Amino acid sequence: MQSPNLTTPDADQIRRAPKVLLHDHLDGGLRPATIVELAADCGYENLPETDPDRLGTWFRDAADSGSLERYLETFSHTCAVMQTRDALFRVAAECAEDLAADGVVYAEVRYAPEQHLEGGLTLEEVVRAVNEGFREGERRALDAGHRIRVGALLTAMRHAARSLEIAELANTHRDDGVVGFDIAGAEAGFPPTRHLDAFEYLKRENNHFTIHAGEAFGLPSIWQALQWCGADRLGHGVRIIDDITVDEDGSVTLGRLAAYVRDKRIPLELCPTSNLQTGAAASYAEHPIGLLRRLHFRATVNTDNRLMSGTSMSREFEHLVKTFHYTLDDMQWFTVNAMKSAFIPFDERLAMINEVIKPGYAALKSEWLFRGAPAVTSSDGAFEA
Ligand SMILES: O=c1[nH]cnc2c1ncn2[C@@H]1O[C@H](CO)[C@@H](O)[C@H]1O
Ligand SMILES: [Zn+2]
Repeated sequence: MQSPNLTTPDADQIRRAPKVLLHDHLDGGLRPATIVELAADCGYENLPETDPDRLGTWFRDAADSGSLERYLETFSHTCAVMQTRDALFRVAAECAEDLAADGVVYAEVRYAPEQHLEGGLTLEEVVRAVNEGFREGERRALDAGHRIRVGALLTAMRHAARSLEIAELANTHRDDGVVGFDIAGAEAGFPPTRHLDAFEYLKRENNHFTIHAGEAFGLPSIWQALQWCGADRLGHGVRIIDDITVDEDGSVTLGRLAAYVRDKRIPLELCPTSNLQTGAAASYAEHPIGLLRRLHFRATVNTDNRLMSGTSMSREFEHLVKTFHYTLDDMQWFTVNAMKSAFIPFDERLAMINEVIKPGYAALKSEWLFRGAPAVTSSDGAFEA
């Protein structure tokens, strides 16, 4: 075995590496078996499949449409079974458990409280149920030997008109498990400026928010999210690539907006597999993350919807490692980027980086020393750096 700084990590190392997740939807990450059980409990009869394996496949296939609007239709089934306190508690607890088992040490998981009121719950009760579920999942993970911390982001749906109310809800619960706010849903036709009052309220409260922008729609959406709304981060933001030109000789020119995003270290919550499904990128090799990483944008790796994309943080990294030959140092770079960009206080982010993430990668990177394998020679120049 060679130093992992010279080779790409294998699947087991990727899973064990500490990971940080900023963009994951609670209603996009249910276990298929849980959906089947919850549907039976609440009498929901419109599931397209009742066998968990087939249901998982159905979600992946249905989401693989090339269109964000069609992708979003699949959420009607998950939201349908998340309408009671017990269902929300269970889904949140399992979410924390699943992320922890995959090596995620810090996650911000988002959902839209307004989509969980059909069973008679209030917005408050929805938030409380999900928070309690996350705390339960953190405890179960600890019992299983995994440490994870989960914060909630409250999402408002961009086609609806409840964003100010949801922003106020996020602010009320900011010391109680809710770390920020987001808007999601179909992008084309629903610009973020429709929700300016919510963003201005949050800014006045010194609170944090991210905006889904630059996924199905391009630069104007990113520009509005940053310069009109004041987003702290961009949900996806992948289309910032439209403002970057690479000449035949390899020289790169950034337009004003791309330069602003890089100069101001605006975090990009990139979700490679989700982008392939909605048509925002054609293949992993052509996904802008490769160039954005080389150009030192504040790029992060995320799952978006583990159920619809059949993915996990480890799987996202496996694809990237295979495609771009990333090493553990690259994984650490993405992970530290994500932790720096989290919405929890600075001292906690710093402690996560210095006490959890860096030691975790150092342990992984030094494993080869203790396996009795000869070290690589420096004849290939690899040690020169
Ligand atoms: O990639 C995405 N782009 C935009 N909206 C999304 C995406 N993934 C999920 N949602 C939307 O966010 C809601 C709350 O979690 C989901 O119900 C879905 O409609
Ligand atoms: Zn999303």
